[in-house]
Amino acid sequence: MAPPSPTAASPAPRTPSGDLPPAAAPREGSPPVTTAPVLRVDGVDLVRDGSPILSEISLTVRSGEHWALLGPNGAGKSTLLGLLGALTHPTCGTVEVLGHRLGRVDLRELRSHVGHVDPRHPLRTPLKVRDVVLTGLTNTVERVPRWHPTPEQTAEADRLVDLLGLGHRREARWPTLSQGERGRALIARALMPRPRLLLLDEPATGLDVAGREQLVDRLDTLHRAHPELASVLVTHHLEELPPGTTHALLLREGRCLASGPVDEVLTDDRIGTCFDHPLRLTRLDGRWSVRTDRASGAGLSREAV
Ligand SMILES: Nc1ncnc2c1ncn2[C@@H]1O[C@H](COP(=O)(O)OP(=O)(O)OP(=O)(O)O)[C@@H](O)[C@H]1O
Repeated sequence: MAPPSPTAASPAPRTPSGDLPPAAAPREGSPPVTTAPVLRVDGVDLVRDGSPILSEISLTVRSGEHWALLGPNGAGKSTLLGLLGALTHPTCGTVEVLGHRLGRVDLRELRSHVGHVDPRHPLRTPLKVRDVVLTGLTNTVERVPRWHPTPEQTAEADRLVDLLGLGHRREARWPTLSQGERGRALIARALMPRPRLLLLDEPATGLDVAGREQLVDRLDTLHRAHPELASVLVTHHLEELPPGTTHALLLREGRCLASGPVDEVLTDDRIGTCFDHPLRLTRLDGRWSVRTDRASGAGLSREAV
């Protein structure tokens, strides 16, 4: 299958290093519409330095679904997200992203159609929020010299800035943003090319409770404003899941413990097994919280019980 070909409505900008093609500057035609699932992972293993990192992973994500990818430290969540974002190939098994099989397409090209939010965004210059968001069109960290957005693109950046609750910080510069504001700016940036898939790698890391709640609220607003968008959110913390989360996959030691509709997967037993600790979940107003199940002494140290 041919890789998706983004539509560039302005001269192709180059990255400062000149080695990356621009993401679809103005995605006028949007990514190619296919009837295939947004993501399809089938029997994937991934081996690094002779060690299995992922084993026998299968997953299908469809338009409008919002997946939580949960598991303890080292479970393989970020590695799996890298496969879903076309950052890396599986050792065996198949991964289809937006209907295109990894190994048969140009990964860089495919990546430009996936909104990937990495909280470790390596921006070094004091760009304004709006300009940070516009770099989502060129798929670059910095503004591309001599590339200028159209008025429509600037208006779209402003719409996304508003959608993520940053309208009052539009002119603020990156170094002055709080961590939560940066995170939301990066989500707006990832949405600029109008991706069908949004990948979020621990977006609430380091946020205080207000920042986390603002993020969750904005993700929920986003789900409603873009009902066709599919997302996969990696976290260790169930409190960070937006109420609109539809599905979950539990990873432990590189293997899938459970996967499917969120209410079937997020159970005391399954979460307890995943994190190897007796846990009790509660759900209130669509949000999850979790604490030690003290009725079950299993797995607790004497002091903890
Ligand atoms: N290039 C590599 N070579 C060898 N081992 C690797 C490599 N990359 C990752 N790993 C190992 O694979 C395992 C899974 O890593 P990964 O970062 O995907 O886990 P994670 O679930 O995202 O963890 P965390 O929650 O701590 O971020 C870890 O044990 C990690 O050390």
